[in-house]
Amino acid sequence: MDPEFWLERWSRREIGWHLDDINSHLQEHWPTLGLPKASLVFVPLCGKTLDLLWLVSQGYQVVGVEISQLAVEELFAEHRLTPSITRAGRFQRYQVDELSVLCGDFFDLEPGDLGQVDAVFDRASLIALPPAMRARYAARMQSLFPQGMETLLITLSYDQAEMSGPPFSVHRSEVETLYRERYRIDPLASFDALPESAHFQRRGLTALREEVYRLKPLREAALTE
Ligand SMILES: C[S@@+](CC[C@H](N)C(=O)[O-])C[C@H]1O[C@@H](n2cnc3c(N)ncnc32)[C@H](O)[C@@H]1O
Repeated sequence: MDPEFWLERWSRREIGWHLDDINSHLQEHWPTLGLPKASLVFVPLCGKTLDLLWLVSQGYQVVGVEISQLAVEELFAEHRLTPSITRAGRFQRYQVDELSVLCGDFFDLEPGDLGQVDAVFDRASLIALPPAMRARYAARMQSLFPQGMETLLITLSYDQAEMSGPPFSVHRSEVETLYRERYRIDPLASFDALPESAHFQRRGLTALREEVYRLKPLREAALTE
């Protein structure tokens, strides 16, 4: 999935993943992280999700990264926000108050680009990437956060033989392969997402689950047990 693929999806308005509402799993499960107000939340591959604004409304600082300039500009324009735009290394930083979005490639991120992150909200990033890129994604996360980072992770799982991605299927076993060395993985919820996914039914899916996990860095998990 090279950047061109995503830029084209945005320019053709093929953005079926985008929700017109705040993600219900975020609203339900984010409070279980117990994150103090004013903490900095990183939202990788953020698109123009309303979740960014919800997190700001809950009192957090938020930093997203998104490769499509169109997406970033729409995010601010659709909420009548006028961001300051500055160059930040290989990224353009769009900022309004507590919300900033780095426009550029996630895989170019260096630890200093984000600030002092306290937690991650990852919805539909891992499933946007083919298998080899998912391993690179997890490795980049590790280089950004060597001690690990409290994360709310939302994925989809289905039989990959029934449909090609994206979205790709990411089963629990893969989440464990990618993260278990450094994280305690708590499955929080699993939903039958097929009934609301007519588009994927037409593409041949007979089962589809949306899974919500909390990833807790092992060091912190040990301290709280
Ligand atoms: C499936 S969408 C999910 C968007 C968002 N998380 C949401 O819940 O609506 C994946 C997004 O990642 C962006 N993207 C893909 N590859 C990227 C990369 N290497 N760096 C930054 N953004 C990327 C795409 O443009 C797209 O907006």
